[in-house]
Formats: sequence, structure tokens, C-alpha cells
Amino acid sequence: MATLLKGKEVAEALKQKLTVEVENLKQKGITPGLSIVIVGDRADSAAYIKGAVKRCTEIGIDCRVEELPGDMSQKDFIDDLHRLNNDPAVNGILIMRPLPSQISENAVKYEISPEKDVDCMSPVNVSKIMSGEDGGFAPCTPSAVMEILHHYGIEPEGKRVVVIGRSMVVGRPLSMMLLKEHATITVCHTKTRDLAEETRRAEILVAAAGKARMVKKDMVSKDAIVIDVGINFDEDGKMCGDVDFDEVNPVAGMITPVPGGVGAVTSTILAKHVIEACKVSSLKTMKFMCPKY
Ligand SMILES: Nc1nc(=O)c2c([nH]1)NC[C@@H]1CN(c3ccc(C(=O)N[C@@H](CCC(=O)O)C(=O)O)cc3)C=[N+]21
Repeated sequence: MATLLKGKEVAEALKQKLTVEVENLKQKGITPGLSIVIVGDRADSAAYIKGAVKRCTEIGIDCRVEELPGDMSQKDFIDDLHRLNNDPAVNGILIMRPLPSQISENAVKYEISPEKDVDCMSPVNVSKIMSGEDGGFAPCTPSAVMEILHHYGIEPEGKRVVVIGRSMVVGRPLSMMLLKEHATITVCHTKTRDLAEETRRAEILVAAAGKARMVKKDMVSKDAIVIDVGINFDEDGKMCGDVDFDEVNPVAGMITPVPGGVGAVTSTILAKHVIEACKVSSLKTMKFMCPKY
């Protein structure tokens, strides 16, 4: 059986550091604030929000959820977003994706303030990930994957990594982040000709396709490190990943479970990003009031 990479353990270690940071900020009269925006409803978004509010509140972040009607217009949505951009109590804005079809992500992404964009929707932050520049915000889910690898001392350098999925919220940015750490990356997707042939070559296999239990044992080489990013709900309403855990567990060397894997770290990374945004914003305020600061 594979060694379990426990997201909960990673999240707990990070949470302790973050709680101390928020205490320090609060002593200076500063409370980090997060606004989560959801338009309409989706089971995966609802699960994320529940965990994120719980985690961020425990850490001491002021957290609010804006539940907007699923049929609202793009213009009304952008007006709401501008209001959050201008609200000094809000340091981080998380827009749940995907948005409903009448609201174009490609229009919205230019409107979110890059300094508050804690999940990498703005082209400014996307560009920083692309070029490997520090100082922006990577999306929380791929950052959670990197956090798990680092926590368990897994070095991407030189390794053959295969990522299944090319979304802007996981597959693409994660590929760039792994590339920055000198892995050799293959990105697979729905048009990949022989998926199993590609994935069998992986020393680290990341499943971020959004298809329940699609990674079977014949797709995984012996002792591979398998990272399951999927959050799906099966016919019985039970949460499951993109990896068929029971099949793959005996073949893999290490594996993340679902639940208790990547998803368990994502919301703690979100908290980390909000705290960073808050620190940058309070530093700017100080500089404004006291230019020599
Ligand atoms: N802009 C945007 N960014 C996202 O990162 C994003 C998104 N939109 N849309 C929806 C998907 C789905 N997703 C989940 C993350 C954690 C849980 C989750 O259940 N987390 C539990 C733990 C689950 C576990 O143990 O694995 C928790 O935080 O307590 C679910 C779903 C993020 N997504």
C-alpha cells in the first residue's frame, strides 16, 4: 500500500504559523478581511466555501460570503466587484469558479484588483505565474499541491511530472509552478491520444481533470507519487477524487486521499494569501501616511 500524504497534517502545520501572524497583526489594530463571492450554487463551490469560512475564521480572518443570484447580469456582477475592490476592510476577494454562462470570466478577470486577487484570476497574477516572478498570488489549489510536496520533502527537480487537466484554476498554473522547480512537465487533456501511455511515464502524477475516479491502476507506474486534486460527488453524494483510490493505492508509492488530501490544504492556503494581501495593504497605508516609513 502507498504512503498516505495527509493534507490535514500539512494544513495543521501551516495553520499554526498563520494564527500567530494574525495575532501579531491584531495587536497593531489590523484584522485581515476576506470576501468570498458565489454566483448561483454548485456542490463543489459550496463544499469549498464551508471549509474556507471555517478555516479562515479559526485563523482569525474576518470572513464574509456574498451569495449572488445565479441569473444576475455581468454588469451588476462587475459593479459588485468594484465595490469590493474599493472596500478597505476587504483584503482578499475569492470569486468562485466557474461563473454562470452569462458572466464571462474573460471580462471579469480584468476588473478584480490584482492586490486583492488571492486566487489568481487577474492577468497580472497569471503573468507572474507564467514568468516565475515572485510577489503575485498563485491560485490556492495548485499552491496546496506544492505545499504538500514541500511538506513531505518531495523534490520536483528533474522528475517526470504528468498533469491531467489544463484549467486556469489548476492544471496550467500548477504546470508552471512545477516547471519553476525544474520538473519536466507533460500536460494531458481530453484530446490526449493515449492517456495511459503518457501517465504511466509519470514519477509524479497529478489528476486535475474533474472526472470522478478516472485514474485507474493501469495508468500508474509502480511507486509513482499520485496527487489527486479532484473534488467530485458520486451517485451516493459521497466526495471522491479523480483517482480510483482503491485500485491505485496498491500500485502507487505515495498518494493523497480525497477527502483529507489537497482539498484540506486549499482553504488554509487561501488564508495565507489573505494575510499576505493584508500585510502589503497595511504597509502601503503606512507609507502613504508617513512617506519615510
Ligand atoms: N476560484 C475558485 N478556486 C477554487 O479553488 C475552487 C473554485 N473556484 N471552485 C470550486 C473548486 C472546488 N474546490 C474545493 C476545495 C476544497 C473543498 C473541500 O471540501 N474542502 C474541505 C476538506 C476536503 C478534504 O478533506 O479533502 C475543507 O476545506 O474542509 C471542496 C472544493 C475549490 N475550488
